[in-house]
Amino acid sequence: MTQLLTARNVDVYYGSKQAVKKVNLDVEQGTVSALIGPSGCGKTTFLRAINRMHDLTPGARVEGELRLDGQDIYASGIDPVEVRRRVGMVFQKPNPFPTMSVFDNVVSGLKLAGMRDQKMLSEIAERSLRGAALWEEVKDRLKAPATGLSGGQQQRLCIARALAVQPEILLMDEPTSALDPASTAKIEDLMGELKKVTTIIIVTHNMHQAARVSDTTSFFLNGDLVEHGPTDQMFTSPRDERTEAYVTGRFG
Ligand SMILES: Nc1ncnc2c1ncn2[C@@H]1O[C@H](COP(=O)(O)OP(=O)(O)OP(=O)(O)O)[C@@H](O)[C@H]1O
Repeated sequence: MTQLLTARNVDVYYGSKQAVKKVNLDVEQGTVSALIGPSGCGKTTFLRAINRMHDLTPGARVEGELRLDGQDIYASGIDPVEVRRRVGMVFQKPNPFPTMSVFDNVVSGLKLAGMRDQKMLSEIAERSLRGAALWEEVKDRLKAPATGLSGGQQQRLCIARALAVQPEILLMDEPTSALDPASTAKIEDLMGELKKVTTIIIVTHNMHQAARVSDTTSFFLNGDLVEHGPTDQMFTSPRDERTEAYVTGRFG
């Protein structure tokens, strides 16, 4: 198995406050990794370090080493925009571009990169929408506004938009927390398919979701990565008593 992402001694600060402390983590290609832990423990902060989102937050600072496919993504000369193409992100609330059609949402990243070939755009849009399990529901309304879709459809549209630029990693920050159970189930089902084409790191508050969708789980507490391991082991026989307390629902 190839280590796609390696984090070595990653610290993240907001001003003088340290939100992530010396995190070491390896993520294998073609897997789903879940980041779990109580509110405020640094899951989202760590996730955002992986696509250089903190560059956009005044006062935020990342230290240590994050390598994607061997390349240090914080090295001088690395373009953060290119990092964000290689590392896609889906947020808690679906955020399609509200003035754009379904089709234009999916191909927005490709157009931004200068692709103009309509046939190619159409092919990639279809492939991405199929990849996000949305094609059958929207194939007759590609020109309709994205805002006309249901919340669950909008989130799958955001997944399609992320897939269109063929990211090496897809970061998902509580992607189902704003969705109803049926839409949540669709996205959970989708993850098994998505890992055939990309690698997923998901932040979730939902223990059952982590257990259902992920291959490995990382438990964060107060900015520390307390324990990391195969998901079944993390939920049945964790090594650290803090992990056990959290996964059995004793706190958080
Ligand atoms: N932009 C910011 N400026 C200052 N502090 C921040 C900022 N964003 C997050 N923090 C702080 O950093 C710590 C980690 O926050 P983070 O959002 O990463 O936690 P989390 O584990 O993702 O929490 P949740 O599960 O509630 O989303 C918290 O103490 C939070 O208040």
